[in-house]
Amino acid sequence: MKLGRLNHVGVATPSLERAIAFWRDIMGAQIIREPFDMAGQGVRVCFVETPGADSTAGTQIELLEPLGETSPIAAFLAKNPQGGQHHLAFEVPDIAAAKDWFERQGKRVLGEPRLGAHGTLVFFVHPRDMGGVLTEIMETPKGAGH
Ligand SMILES: CC[C@@H](C(=O)O)C(=O)SCCNC(=O)CCNC(=O)[C@H](O)C(C)(C)COP(=O)(O)OP(=O)(O)OC[C@H]1O[C@@H](n2cnc3c(N)ncnc32)[C@H](O)[C@@H]1OP(=O)(O)O
Ligand SMILES: [Co+2]
Repeated sequence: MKLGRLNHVGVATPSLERAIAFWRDIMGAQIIREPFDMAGQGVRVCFVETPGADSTAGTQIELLEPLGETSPIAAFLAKNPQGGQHHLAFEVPDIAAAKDWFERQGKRVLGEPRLGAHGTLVFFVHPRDMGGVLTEIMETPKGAGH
């Protein structure tokens, strides 16, 4: 399996508004995508980016607020009321091949691939099988230049 670059770091927050203000005003990040709901994933999302040097790509932070009580980040926020680093998302060229790879390694893939925030299919691998890191695997968006 060919693992690609780190696409984004997911950060859970009880308040998207406060998290955006923090990343913009303290960290100097730019809002690259205004908040939007992903009902199918149970989250409200906003992407901010720390600029890269010259022409290099910046680093995307995916801010996540729970959408409803059944949100997959609800239990995480109950344990971490201020929010915190939630997942790392890596790109792969072929989502089906990647899912097959992780399953053959005995890793728990959480459900079937679903449409992610970048418009490609994503799946998650259980943090207890991944050294404590909830890992998102996403198919590389078309036209992504690296
Ligand atoms: C915007 C769309 C998309 C994108 O395109 O980028 C997203 O990123 S959506 C992001 C939100 N979606 C998800 O997280 C989906 C996958 N997650 C899950 O299915 C669940 O959150 C989970 C990982 C199975 C955990 O479920 P939960 O109900 O919270 O179960 P537990 O509380 O029992 O946790 C079990 C175990 O795992 C530890 N844990 C939980 N979350 C994390 C985490 N984010 N990072 C590290 N560890 C985590 C938790 O502490 C428990 O540990 P133990 O008690 O030691 O067993
Ligand atoms: Co994500």
